[in-house]
Amino acid sequence: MGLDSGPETTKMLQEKLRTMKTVLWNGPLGVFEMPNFAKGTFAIADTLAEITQHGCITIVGGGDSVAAMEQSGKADKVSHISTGGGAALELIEGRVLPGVAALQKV
Ligand SMILES: Nc1ncnc2c1ncn2[C@@H]1O[C@H](COP(=O)(O)OP(=O)(O)O)[C@@H](O)[C@H]1O
Ligand SMILES: O=C(OP(=O)(O)O)[C@H](O)COP(=O)(O)O
Repeated sequence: MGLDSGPETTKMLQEKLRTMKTVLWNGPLGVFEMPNFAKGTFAIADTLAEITQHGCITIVGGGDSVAAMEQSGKADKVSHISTGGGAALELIEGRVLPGVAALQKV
């Protein structure tokens, strides 16, 4: 069972992230709620904060991803953060969210 990213995968992801202009993060890399499996997730949370400082637009969505950002102490260092996980992905797909549809009727 894969419960976290390993050091080489984490490094590869960090290197790729440093070349990005926009990043959407939806989902921790493992079961970060267990300290032994939190390294990959927190490393990526730190990297998101770092690349935001260098001009990357970073968007974090999903209750568990937000919890990971908060626990890493970097939640205020990303561009946008939302508890909406699946809903955020649906919005980006172009679907109309029920709450937004209801507002349009007002
Ligand atoms: N390999 C795994 N096996 C079991 N559970 C996992 C594994 N990887 C991650 N998880 C669990 O899934 C959660 C992430 O859920 P997900 O829906 O992807 O994120 P979000 O809520 O941010 O959208 C993690 O916080 C962790 O508890
Ligand atoms: O990550 C989340 O949802 P997801 O399972 O769709 O990714 C959020 O915790 C959903 O919370 P909500 O249903 O209270 O908006």
